Amino acid sequence: MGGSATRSTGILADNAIRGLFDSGRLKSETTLDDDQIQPASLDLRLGAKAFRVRASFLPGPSHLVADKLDRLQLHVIDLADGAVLETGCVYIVPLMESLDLPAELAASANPKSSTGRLDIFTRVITDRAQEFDKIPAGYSGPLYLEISPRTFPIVVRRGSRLSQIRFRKGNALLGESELLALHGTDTLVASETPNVSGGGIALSIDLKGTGPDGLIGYRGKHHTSVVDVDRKNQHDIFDFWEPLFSRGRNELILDPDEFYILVSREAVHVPPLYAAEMTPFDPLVGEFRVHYAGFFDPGFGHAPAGGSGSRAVLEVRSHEVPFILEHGQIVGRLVYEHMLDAPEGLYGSGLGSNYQAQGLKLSKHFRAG
Ligand SMILES: Nc1ccn([C@H]2C[C@H](O)[C@@H](COP(=O)(O)OP(=O)(O)OP(=O)(O)O)O2)c(=O)n1
Repeated sequence: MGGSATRSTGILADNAIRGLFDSGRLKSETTLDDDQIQPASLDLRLGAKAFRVRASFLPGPSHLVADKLDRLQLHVIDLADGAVLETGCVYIVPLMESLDLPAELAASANPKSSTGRLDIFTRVITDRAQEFDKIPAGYSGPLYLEISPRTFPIVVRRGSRLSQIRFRKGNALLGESELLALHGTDTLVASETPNVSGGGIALSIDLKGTGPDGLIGYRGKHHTSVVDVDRKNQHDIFDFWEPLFSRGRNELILDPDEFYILVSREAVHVPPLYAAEMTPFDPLVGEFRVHYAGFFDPGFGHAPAGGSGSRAVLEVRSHEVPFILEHGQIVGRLVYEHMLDAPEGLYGSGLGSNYQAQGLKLSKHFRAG
């Protein structure tokens, strides 16, 4: 697996994230959960209170989030014993972790894959932020999570982990020629004609499906019961999701503003010295989009880590008009970055990973039957 990477730019691996705690650059109200540090990211935990606010906001260059909360909060919810967050409402939750980053380290946040699969919209906000989910180099201060459940009401509590953060030194994105070379040696996506463009490698949609009727995906139901984000295999799939079948048509009409879980046609591979992120195909194609960008861990889909054939799960929404998606249509791109160092753990190898070697897979909260 290529030994140590030691580079001057790249994404911090698990060991270096541990080092940030040891040196006080990363702090937390309580000791870390055992599995909180992932190969290339840290899961962030909800603190004890949620503020229901009238609307989402960014503090802007001269304000703290706390000042805005004083003005915008409608109600404070105690999360100590768990509380329901309702669909269509916006909540701000101070996180347990806070930062005191050195000048050369920046960070970015993303919903965890399980959060995106539940259609829970989340973004990290920092003091003086002008952008969501981006933490500038050298940031020192608290972290907050904006949460807005879109399809299902959810139960969360202090310690629930909905979002994750990656730390980055400099710029270590792979350019298109580097991507093609890496694809040549390590097969990043299982495609005979890889489409490398827009700084990434394209992912297309599978609408042929599996099984006799061709199961292609699921559409979220409305007016369901609540999903407890901390409980696995808890809910019957069919209480929350309507299965969708291709029945030989190889296409799907997206209803406006409905939420779909679909799957990539290509298997995806993230070699151990790289980390990837999915970005929407083209933000200017407003009709439909992969709704949640997502971090892909080093080792995802890696054969020695038990990942052969892992597909990417795609959370898709159509806006404004009904839209016909066709089998093989490009819906997203994977961009790859170098790791600064080789991670100690890889996705799938003994880390309790939930989605290694997955096909079409709902979040870990659901069970069949
Ligand atoms: N749209 C996406 C985003 C991610 N993934 C895959 C690649 C990731 O390496 C893996 C796990 O992602 P997270 O760590 O975000 O997910 P969880 O923390 O929810 O899952 P786990 O408990 O398995 O770490 O899921 C995916 O298939 N489709």
